[in-house]
Amino acid sequence: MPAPSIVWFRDDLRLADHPALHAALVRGGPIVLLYLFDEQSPGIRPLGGATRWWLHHSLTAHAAAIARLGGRLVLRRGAAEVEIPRLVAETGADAVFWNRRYGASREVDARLKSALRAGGVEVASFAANLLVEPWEVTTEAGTPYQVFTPFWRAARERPMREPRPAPRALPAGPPAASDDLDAWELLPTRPDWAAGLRATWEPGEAAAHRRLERFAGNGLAAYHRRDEPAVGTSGLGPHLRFGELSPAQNWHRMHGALGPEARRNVPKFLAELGWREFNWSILYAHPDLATRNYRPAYDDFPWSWDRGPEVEAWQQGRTGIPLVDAGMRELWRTGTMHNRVRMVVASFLVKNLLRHWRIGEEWFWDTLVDADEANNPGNWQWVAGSGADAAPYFRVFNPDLQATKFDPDGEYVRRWLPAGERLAPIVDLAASRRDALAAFATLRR
Ligand SMILES: Cc1cc2nc3c(=O)[nH]c(=O)nc-3n(C[C@H](O)[C@H](O)[C@H](O)COP(=O)(O)OP(=O)(O)OC[C@H]3O[C@@H](n4cnc5c(N)ncnc54)[C@H](O)[C@@H]3O)c2cc1C
Repeated sequence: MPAPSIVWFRDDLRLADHPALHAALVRGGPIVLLYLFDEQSPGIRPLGGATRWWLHHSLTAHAAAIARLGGRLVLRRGAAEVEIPRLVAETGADAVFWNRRYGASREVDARLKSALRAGGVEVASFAANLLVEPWEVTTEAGTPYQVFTPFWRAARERPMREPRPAPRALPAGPPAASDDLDAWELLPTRPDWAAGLRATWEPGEAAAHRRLERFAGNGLAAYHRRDEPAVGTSGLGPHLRFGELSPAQNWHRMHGALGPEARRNVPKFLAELGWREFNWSILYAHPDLATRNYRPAYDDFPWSWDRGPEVEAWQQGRTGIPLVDAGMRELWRTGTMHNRVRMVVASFLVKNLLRHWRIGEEWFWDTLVDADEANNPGNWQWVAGSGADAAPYFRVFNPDLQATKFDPDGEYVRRWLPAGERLAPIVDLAASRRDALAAFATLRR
C-alpha cells in the first residue's frame, strides 16, 4: 500500500474536473483531503466579508460531498509553508498534489514545491482553474497580450481540456486532526448582515451545476440582452470564483445540447469567460494589479483619496443618482451587482467623484461574493482607464443616459430603490464630467 498523498484544495472547491484529486486517485492509497485557511502567507490578500461568507458555506457543502463518498475534508489554518510540511510529517504522506494559482501566492507554491521535493516528497501541480495557462498564450514576440481581442482569438483556438467526472468513491485518509469550521468565524454575527446573501445564493458544487443547467436551458437564450440589468446573467460568478465549477466545464457545456436561441449566444458568453482569462493572464504578468496602475502614466492622475461623506454616500447607495444607488444597494443586499451597473457605479466614483479606483476596488473586494484578485482590480482599472485594453478615461458614463438605454422601463431601479425615494444628487453630472476631463488633460501623454 503506497504512503498517503495530500490533495490541497484552494479556490477549486469541487470534486469533478479536479486534476490534482484525479492524480492522487490514480496513484492509489490513502488520501488526505486538505483545505488550508491561509491568511498569513506573503501574497495572500485576506478575504472580504462577502467571500468569507461564501467560503464558509462552500466548505460546508464540499465537506458533505466528500463525506458522502467515504472521505473526510481536513481543515487547517495557517501559513502554507509551515502547515503543509507539518501535515506531511504527521500523516507520513509522501506526495502532495494541487491545482495551480496565478497571483502573487504562486511564489509560495514554488518555494513549497522546492522544499518538499528537497525532503523527498513528490509534488505535482496541475492546470485546472483557467481555460489556458497564461504562459501558453503570448504574442509572436513571446510577451503577454495587452489587448483582449487578439488574446481571445489565440486562446479560444487552443485545445480545451476535457473535464473529468467526479470520483464515485474516495478512500479514507489517515487520522488527522481537523479544525472546527465555526471557529474560523467566517460568518458575520454582530450584526448578521448576510440575510440577503442567504436569500440569493446557494454555494457549493452541486448548486453550481444546477445553476449552469438552468442558465443553459433558460437564461442563455436571452444573453444577447446581457447589458440590460433587469434581464439577468448566468450568476455563475461566485461559483467560478471558488472553483465549484471550472471554466472547462462551462466551455464544454456550451458545446453540448442547447436550444437554437441559446446556441446563438454561446460566443458572447464564452467571450465573457475570455475576459476572465484575460484578467488572470494580466495578473500573472502583474501580480501587483490591485495596488499599482497597469499603465504607469496614470500614476500622476490627480485622483482624490478622500473617503469622506461622498464616498460613504456612494457605498450606501445614497448619491441621489438612481441607477448608481440601485446598483450599490443590490450589491449590499445580495453580494453581487449586474456587470453594466458595476461599470456605471465605478465610472461615477472614479470620474464624477474623482476618487482613486482603489477606494472602489477595496469596497467591492469586501462586498462582492465573486471578488477575486484578477477580475476585481482588472475591471476597476479597465473603467478607470489605467488598465489593460481599458475604456478610455474620457468616456465618462452618464448614469441617467445609461439608465434610459439599458433600463428603459425603470424595472431594475424599482427593484432596488423604494418607490418614491427622492434624494438630491450629491454631484452635478455635467459639471463633474467637465472636471474629470480637465483632470485627464493634466496627464502626460
Ligand atoms: C468594476 C467592476 C468590478 C468587477 N469585479 C469582478 C470580480 O471581482 N470578480 C469577477 O468575477 N468579475 C468581476 N467583474 C466582472 C463582471 O461584472 C462579473 O464577472 C459578472 O457581473 C458576474 O456575473 P455573472 O456570472 O452573472 O456574469 P455572466 O455575464 O453570466 O458571465 C459569465 C462569467 O464570465 C466572467 N466574466 C463576465 N464578465 C467579466 C468581466 N468583465 N471580466 C472578467 N470576467 C468576466 C465571469 O467569470 C462570469 O461569471 C467586475 C466588473 C466591474 C465593471
